[in-house]
Amino acid sequence: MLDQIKANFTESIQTKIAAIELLPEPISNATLMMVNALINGNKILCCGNGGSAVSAQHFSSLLLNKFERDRPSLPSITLTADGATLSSIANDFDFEQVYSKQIRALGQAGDILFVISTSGDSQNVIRAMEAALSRDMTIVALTGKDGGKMAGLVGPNDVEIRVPSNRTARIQEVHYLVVHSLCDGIDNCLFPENIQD
Ligand SMILES: O=C(CO)[C@@H](O)[C@H](O)[C@H](O)[C@H](O)COP(=O)(O)O
Ligand SMILES: [Zn+2]
Repeated sequence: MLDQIKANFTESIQTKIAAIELLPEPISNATLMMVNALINGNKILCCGNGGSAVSAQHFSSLLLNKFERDRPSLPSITLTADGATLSSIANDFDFEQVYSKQIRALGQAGDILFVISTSGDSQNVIRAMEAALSRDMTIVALTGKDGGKMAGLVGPNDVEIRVPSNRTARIQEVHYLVVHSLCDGIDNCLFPENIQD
C-alpha cells in the first residue's frame, strides 16, 4: 500500500511537471478573458460533474469571497449547487439539460462559461457550452485526456486548458492548481495595489 501511495504522489507531481510547459499560455489567455469580462460588468458561470462540480463551486466561491487577499467581491454563479433546480430539470426533462437550462435563464452576452470535465465528454457540460454559445457568451474549458467532444466546441474566442494526462484523479489534481492560478492572475490584474509579499 505504501508503494501505491508513493506512486500516486509521484504521478501527480509528474503530471504537474508536464503541465508547466503546456498550460501557462492558455491559463494566461483565460485569465485575460475573465478580467476583461469582469471589467465590462459581466459575470462567470461555472459547472462540471462530481469532483469537477466541486472545483466549479470552489472557483465561484473564491471570486465571490476572496482568494488570498481581501478585495471587492467578483460576480460568479455556480450552476451545480441548487438541488431543487437540478433535481426538477433532471426529473421533468433529462440530466443533460441541468446546466443548459440555467444558462439560458442567467447567461448574457459577454458572460463567461467556465466548464470543467476530465474527459471532455460529459453530455450536460456539452449542452451547457452549446447554450452559452447561443447566448453570445465565451467559454473557458478545463479538460484532460484528448479534450473529448468539448474540444470540438471551443472556438477562436474561447480557451481550452487541457491537462496532459489520461487519469481522472491526476487531471483533477491539476485542475485544482489551475483554479488557483486563475484566481491569482485575476487578483493581480484587477487589484495590483493589493499585492503584498
Ligand atoms: O471525482 C471523481 C473522480 O476522481 C468523480 O466524482 C468524477 O468527477 C465523476 O465521475 C464525473 O462524473 C466525471 O465527469 P468528467 O470529468 O468526465 O466530466
Ligand atoms: Zn475526484
